[in-house]
Amino acid sequence: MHPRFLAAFATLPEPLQHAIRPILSSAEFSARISADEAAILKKQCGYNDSELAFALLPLAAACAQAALSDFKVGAIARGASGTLWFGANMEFSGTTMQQTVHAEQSAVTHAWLRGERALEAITVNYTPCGHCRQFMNELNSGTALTIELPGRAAATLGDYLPDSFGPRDLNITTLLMDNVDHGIAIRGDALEQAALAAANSSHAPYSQAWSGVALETTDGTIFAGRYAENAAFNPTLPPLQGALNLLNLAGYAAADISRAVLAEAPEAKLSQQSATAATLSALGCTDFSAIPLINS
Ligand SMILES: O=c1ccn([C@H]2C[C@H](O)[C@@H](CO)O2)c(=O)[nH]1
Ligand SMILES: [Zn+2]
Repeated sequence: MHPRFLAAFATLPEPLQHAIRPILSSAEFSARISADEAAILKKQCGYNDSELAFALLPLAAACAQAALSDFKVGAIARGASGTLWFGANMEFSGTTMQQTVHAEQSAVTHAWLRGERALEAITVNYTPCGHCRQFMNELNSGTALTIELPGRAAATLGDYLPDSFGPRDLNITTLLMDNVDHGIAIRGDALEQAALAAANSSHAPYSQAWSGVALETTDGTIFAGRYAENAAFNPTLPPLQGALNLLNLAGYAAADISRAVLAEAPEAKLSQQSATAATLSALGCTDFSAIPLINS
């Protein structure tokens, strides 16, 4: 079991400890519980979906990187596939607060980047901030997304975000997690291909400035993040944050990054180049290059 889970694991109810130990102990565990595993955990512990998600929250929060606040937020997103996707907040010393990833953004993009097509529910250990409510309003599940918080009845995003502003106010019909293909040619080495593929399925309906970032670790593992724009612009998640989120959830640290590639169009209206370089440099990664997008 990854050392970051030890303290949280010790707080879990005994039947859950017993049932989840083999899953957490697998070398491949990367902060998700498959639908089959969830069914076994529910059966062994007598939980329903909601109870299981609440019971898993301490493990999700244990993935937080909160060097500034020491405030660990955990989220569990349940996908249409039945998979439970962990999320945790990430803070980056030496950069700006704008680089922060919230736990809800972490769980949502974890699911999206790993191929989930829609979300049914999200369970969080604290009430979602306004920025997260707005971020989730970009999803293709819309205001129907179930939100579960400790000590409160289950409610919907619509309940937590009345009079919402969203993609439809800007006449956008392609929503976050919808399947998209921007027709970008995939070429280059494995890391460049991963960055281009991420850009090809990025969500940038407001700027068309599609982008993706791929990170390679010293053991050769690749993590790719897609740019995820928001109708209100500021809650947008940069592609580097998506990749760093996957890297963290899989149990790697920023110090494990050996090389980074950004894929974007040089003539686009927006650029991730300087922000990506600045954050990577603060994380100690200097092998950073960019590859231009070409239509296939
Ligand atoms: O909805 C919220 C509110 C805050 N945080 C994180 C962001 C930051 O890392 C820390 C303090 O705000 O908590 C979340 O993850 N989700
Ligand atoms: Zn938030």
